[in-house]
Amino acid sequence: MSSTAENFKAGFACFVGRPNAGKSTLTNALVGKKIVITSSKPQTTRHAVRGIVHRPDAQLILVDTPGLHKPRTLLGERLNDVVKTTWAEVDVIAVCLPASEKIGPGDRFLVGEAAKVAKTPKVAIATKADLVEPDRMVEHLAEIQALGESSGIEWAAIVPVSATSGYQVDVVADELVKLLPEGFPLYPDGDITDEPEEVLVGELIREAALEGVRDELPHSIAVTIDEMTLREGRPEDKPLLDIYANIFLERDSQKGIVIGHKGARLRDVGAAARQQIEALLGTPVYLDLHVKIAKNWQTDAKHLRKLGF
Ligand SMILES: Nc1nc2c(ncn2[C@@H]2O[C@H](COP(=O)(O)OP(=O)(O)OP(=O)(O)O)[C@@H](O)[C@H]2O)c(=O)[nH]1
Repeated sequence: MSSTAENFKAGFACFVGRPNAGKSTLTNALVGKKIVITSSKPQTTRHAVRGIVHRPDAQLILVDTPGLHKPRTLLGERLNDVVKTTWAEVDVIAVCLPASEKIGPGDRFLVGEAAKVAKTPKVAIATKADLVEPDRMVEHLAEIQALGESSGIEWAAIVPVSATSGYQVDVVADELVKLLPEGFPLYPDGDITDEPEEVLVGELIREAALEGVRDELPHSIAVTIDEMTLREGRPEDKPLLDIYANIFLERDSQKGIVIGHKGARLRDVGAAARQQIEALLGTPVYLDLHVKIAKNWQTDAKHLRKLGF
């Protein structure tokens, strides 16, 4: 690539918004590959996974943060710390406000917090445009404008988007790129995320383990990877990746939910996770899952460290 710092832009953007606002889905739509775990339940994004959008004129590095929320546990506090540290470091903050929902106290709190990071430009994104009629969108955009004014934020842009239909995803990229500093690419071409593969694999396993039992186990699952190695002695064209992982639960009573009758559910979890991991890494996988109990891991600092928070 013959780009110079004069005609190339490179920098960081982060999506913020209440839980379920569509941040992860939009990140995936921009990057074009499933790297961030999306779910219909709030607060499943634990890691600031970066997706990288490579364009001829720019490199846009997306930092996906967990939702800011009133902390009730030590984990909650850590999550909020991660969010605020991220905000101070990026070149543009993109606030996601779903058109399918009224702007509420949660959004006001969040926008108020974002306003405190005064120097960073802010873009408002009206997500889930496909779910609403045009007149509702017009009303929503006016509310976003008013929210900016009452919080002391001058939006650099307000963009309606649908990450699921693809509507205006490119416009979101354009508006974010405009606000990046000039500079050389920060990552090699082709990198989609710099998150260690172990973290992504752990997230895929956690997602599979939560599938169908989210109501019973909303935030009580953590996954660690003990080992991830290519099996020795395999022919070069038939590699096999051995992955040894642990699913941590808070209480004994949760074991049955995850494991199921005679281990049937755990087998399904393993099969689903394996499929996702193979799609992500492009290598056949042998996945060994162990279910363990780490009592009250969400409130125990020692456990949190061990589990990587
Ligand atoms: N119809 C529609 N649904 C969407 C769109 N974007 C996201 N969703 C859905 O909204 C839900 C939440 O999306 P996520 O991308 O996980 O939201 P998030 O803001 O990352 O959520 P947290 O990780 O909990 O903070 C999922 O069920 C998505 O499929 C969209 O553009 N249109």
